[in-house]
Parts: sequence; C-alpha cells; structure tokens
Amino acid sequence: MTETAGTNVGRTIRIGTRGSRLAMAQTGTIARMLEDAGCSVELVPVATPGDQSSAPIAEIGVGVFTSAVRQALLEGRVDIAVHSFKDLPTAPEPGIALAAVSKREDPRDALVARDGLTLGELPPGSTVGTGSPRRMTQLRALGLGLNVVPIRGNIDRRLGMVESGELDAIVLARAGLARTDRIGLITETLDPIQMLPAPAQGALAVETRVDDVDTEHLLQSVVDDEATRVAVTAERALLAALEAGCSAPVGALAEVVEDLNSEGAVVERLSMRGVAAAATEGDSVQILRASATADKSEADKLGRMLAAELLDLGAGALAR
Ligand SMILES: NCc1[nH]cc(CCC(=O)O)c1CC(=O)O
Repeated sequence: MTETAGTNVGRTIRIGTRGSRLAMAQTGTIARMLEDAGCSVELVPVATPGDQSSAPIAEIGVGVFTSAVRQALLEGRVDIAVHSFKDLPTAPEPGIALAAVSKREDPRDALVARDGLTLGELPPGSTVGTGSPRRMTQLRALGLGLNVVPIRGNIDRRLGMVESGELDAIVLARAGLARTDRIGLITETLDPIQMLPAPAQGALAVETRVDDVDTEHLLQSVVDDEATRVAVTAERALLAALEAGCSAPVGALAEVVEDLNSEGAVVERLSMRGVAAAATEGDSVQILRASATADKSEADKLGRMLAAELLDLGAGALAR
C-alpha cells in the first residue's frame, strides 16, 4: 500500500464510466490500481450522446464521448473520470484537473483483415475501412491501390464488417483490442513508419475536480506513469499547435529513448515523429513528416517545434 493511499482507506471513490465494453475495460484498469492501493471503488455509469449516435464524429463534434463524464465529475456525482486520452479535446476544461496518465498500452494501429492477411498481402482494390482521416490519408499514401472507405461504429460493429465479408479489412487502435481481450484478431500491427498513431493513442487520462486535492494526490502516486505523461504531453502539444483535434489527419508518436550525451554518458531523451496530411490543389493530399529529439523536460516545446516544422511544410490547410 502506498503512503498516500493511507489517508484514503475506508473512503469509496466513485468512478464515472460510459457503458461501452472499451470504456468499462478502461475504468476497470484504473479501479484495480486503486483497489490494489487499498481504496474501495464504485463504478457509476454515465450515458453519452456519442454512444447513441452513429453519425460521423466530424458531425457530432470533438468531446462527444468525454463531456458527459466530465459533467458528472463537475456536478460531484463522481470523483474520477477516465478517458481514452486521444478522445480529449486539447483545450483544458475549467474546473477539471488531469490528475494522472496511466502507463500506455502499445500505441500502434492494427490491421484486422480477412483470411489472416497483412497489409502487403491484400490485393489491390481490397476494401479497407476506417473512420479516421488520419488513418485514411496514411493508408492511401502507402500506394498499395487499396480502396479506403469511411466507416464508424464501436469496435464490435467494425470487427463485424470484416467477419461478414462486407470489408476486406479494417484498421483500428491496437490498444482498444488489447483492453477488450481481442488481440488475437489482429493480422498485422502496423509499424509507425507506415502509420503514425493518433496523439496520445493507447494512454488513459484520469481526471478529478481541481478542488479535490486528496484524490488528485492519490491518483498521482498510484496511477501516474512519468514516461507516458512526457510522451503524451509532446504529442498533444503538436496537435494543439496545429489547432487540430482527434478527428484531424494528424499523427504523432513520442518515445523515451536512451541516448549518449556529449560526455558519452547514457541519458534518456524524448524522440518524436509527426505526420500531417495537407490539402493541395485539386483533390490531392500531401503527407508531411517531421521528427526531432529533445530533453525529456522539453516535451511541450518539442511538440510545438515539430508542429511549426509541419506548418512550414504546408500543414496549415489540413486534408479531410
Ligand atoms: N476514437 C475511438 C477510440 N478511442 C480510443 C480508442 C482505442 C483506445 C486508445 O486508442 O487508447 C478508440 C478506438 C479506435 O481508435 O480504434
């Protein structure tokens, strides 16, 4: 048991959660960490408009999955909100504190294809579904002659489209499959060189009310993972500097890596790659890439620097 948990023993912490299988798995992960630290936990279901609609995310708006859970937090109906970090808008929410970022799952995207096929094995003309402009533009840029089509729906619905033969393949977050025990369906995990994940993909954001300092400290000591927080800070700084959100054609991945300093000593650095799809004349799309490395203490600056580089290359007019 941690020292901080000591003051929380006997207290029941209410965690707001959406009812989807992925959301329940995510809140379950945080609930177990708190229980292991000696807290008792209650899961409080919250319905959101995003779960009830199957309209494209671009139409129903960023934050559609997260705002109802935040509302429950602000109204004091729950003490903690857990979100897929990549679904959170980049602007901070008044009254709400980001108390912890839990250790990231594998952030890469995954292919689920018929007959166990990999991306390179799909014949030209194969139909590949994804709802994300980021994935669509990067898939098309691979030049494999795939027919990339927009789809939406929860993970089960998307997987069903391959199972039924309606699509040859789909691309989705590996983390979502891992958390819902379906890693075995993946036919290929995509290398970030082919497909950079969404900023913060695979990480969970755990929020409290700004005035609930006890819960904030508890989460910091029990849940927060420093390497994940640093990486995600850089990735989201890039997204914010491009004035883009989770449905933008923007990918970013920052990783803590070991490097040698000028004296030859091993130091940890933050290595980052970014991609943006820009609209050009006519209907064509141009993929822009940038990468750089910085000290871990300069995560935010690294993200903004890569964004500036992408803007210089033409990321001001993002593709859709
Ligand atoms: N946009 C929906 C969403 N939000 C978080 C995940 C998966 C978990 C994660 O990325 O952390 C998914 C599904 C997907 O993109 O396939």
